[in-house]
Amino acid sequence: PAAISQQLDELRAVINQHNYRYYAMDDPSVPDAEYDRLMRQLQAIEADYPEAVNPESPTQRVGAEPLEGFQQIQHEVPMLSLDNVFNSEELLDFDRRITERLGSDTPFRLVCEPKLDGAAVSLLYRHGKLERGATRGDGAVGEDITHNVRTIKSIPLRLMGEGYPDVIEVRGEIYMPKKGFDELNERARANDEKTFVNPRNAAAGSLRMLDARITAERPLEMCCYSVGLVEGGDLPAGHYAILEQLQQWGFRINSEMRVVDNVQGCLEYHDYLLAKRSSLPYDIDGIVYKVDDLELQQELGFTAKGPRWAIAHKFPAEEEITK
Ligand SMILES: Cc1ccc2cc(C(N)=O)cc(O)c2n1
Repeated sequence: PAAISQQLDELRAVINQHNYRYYAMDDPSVPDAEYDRLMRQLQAIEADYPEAVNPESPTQRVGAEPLEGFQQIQHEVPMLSLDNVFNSEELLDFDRRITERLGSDTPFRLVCEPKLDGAAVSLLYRHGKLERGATRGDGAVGEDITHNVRTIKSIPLRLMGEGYPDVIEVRGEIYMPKKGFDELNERARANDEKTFVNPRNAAAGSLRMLDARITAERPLEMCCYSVGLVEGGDLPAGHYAILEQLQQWGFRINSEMRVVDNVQGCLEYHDYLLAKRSSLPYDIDGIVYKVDDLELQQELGFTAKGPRWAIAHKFPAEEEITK
């Protein structure tokens, strides 16, 4: 009935907006109890009208049957890894190589972000709907994990707002916050099940479940960090502006991300983030610096080891605090 589908559309839009505020903006618009009431209301109406359920409904996050196996996915735009530096001297070399290439009369801003210690993911959206999720794999071929990424609430099933390209591939890191990791291991110990060594293994392992109902129980989150394939639309001309645009479309970006004017700013950011590392709610294994201007990125291009316009500044491994 038209009245019911109208009511369902409105209810879904309200719930999607609450999800956006909670997961992308980290700024809830309603108390949890109100959110839960709305979800129960939606589930009740959909139960009465199963023919009115659509895959983008916020109730459709957990698949039914486990898969037999994983399909392979070819990354049209390869997912590259980053070259590493381990100290300030090597970071200054990275900066010098760029300056030499661009010319010392071409200043360039850099985007600094924590390097989350999780598992990389590629999300493909077509006409605003999540079409498929894939692991990085070897950068060229990954595994289809759509059924599992759909269970992660910080991954939108449907883009918010408008003006997004017909096809956009959003890349990011799926991670397990320290608190969720500790609780998962407590439950595992209590049930005599295997525990995970660290949050990165826990995140990667949770994504490789054939049964999405298990993944749905895991405290996974996602921060996006770049865009791959784009068709039928265009994006801002700066990396940071693209990430802010992705936030408007429903994605979470890392709150510690900063733009600095030069490599001196990177060194200051490094000291700031290293001092803050142990108090962050998630594991990081360093910092990623990227040249902000996309035209300069194009001009700099790639080497076999990765983009010339990006580098990972690795932190020393955090001593494993045995519990
Ligand atoms: C291009 C690229 C590749 C891997 C990345 C990985 C991370 C990360 N682990 O947070 C962040 C980035 O901005 C990345 N950027």
